Amino acid sequence: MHIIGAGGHAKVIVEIILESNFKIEGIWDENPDLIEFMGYPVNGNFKSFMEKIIPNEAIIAIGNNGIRKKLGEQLSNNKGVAIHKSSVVSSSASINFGTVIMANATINAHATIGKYAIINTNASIDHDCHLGDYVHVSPQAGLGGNVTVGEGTHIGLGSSIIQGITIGKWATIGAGAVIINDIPDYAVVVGNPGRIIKYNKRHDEQ
Ligand SMILES: CC(=O)SCCNC(=O)CCNC(=O)[C@H](O)C(C)(C)COP(=O)(O)OP(=O)(O)OC[C@H]1O[C@@H](n2cnc3c(N)ncnc32)[C@H](O)[C@@H]1OP(=O)(O)O
Repeated sequence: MHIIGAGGHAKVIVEIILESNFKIEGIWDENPDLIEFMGYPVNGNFKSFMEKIIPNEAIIAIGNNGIRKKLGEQLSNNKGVAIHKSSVVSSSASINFGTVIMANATINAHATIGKYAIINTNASIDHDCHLGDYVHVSPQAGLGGNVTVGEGTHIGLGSSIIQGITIGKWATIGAGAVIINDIPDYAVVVGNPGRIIKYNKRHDEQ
């Protein structure tokens, strides 16, 4: 497996890959001064990765949803996923390529997770949820059944989304928020009950 990005998020992903008995084939990062990461040589930047490798097994280990989208769109043949062995993923759930499922996360029946998503430590995605591409569900966040989350949205640490809610694309749900109403695209929402405090810029970079 190739790892794109060598920061804190990548440390967790490298450990998931190793614990799953996959081999780390290469580490790639934009910082030219970074020559080693977790005992592995850093091979070069994303451009050199694309030039040298036929990228079919890679994880974009970058937390920023917009950057994951930008890079992910260039990896058309990528089939890499990283799923921690302690996570519980229903056999009727579907996980698209590029996605990372971290320790103790649970994904229940008939949920669907888009590509290059992050389901972080202890997150809980209940039955029939549909999460778009490039979504990040942070540690300890909980989604009730039938929740829909649009492309690129970030669900913050420890937030709770009640069943049946629809959250739009490129929205941000603040840490600890409790979402009891549908949330429009780009909205930044905090508190209990969640209230919109502003909107993200209407492009993919956040
Ligand atoms: C493994 C990992 O580390 S995964 C990391 C996951 N990270 C997260 O989940 C963090 C999620 N981010 C947040 O909660 C952020 O605070 C955001 C995105 C909601 C807002 O951040 P910013 O845009 O920088 O807003 P800012 O800090 O200026 O706060 C704006 C107002 O909202 C309030 N606010 C910000 N975040 C929250 C929150 N989570 N809950 C309640 N109120 C909040 C602030 O107190 C402030 O209120 P004021 O105007 O009355 O002073």
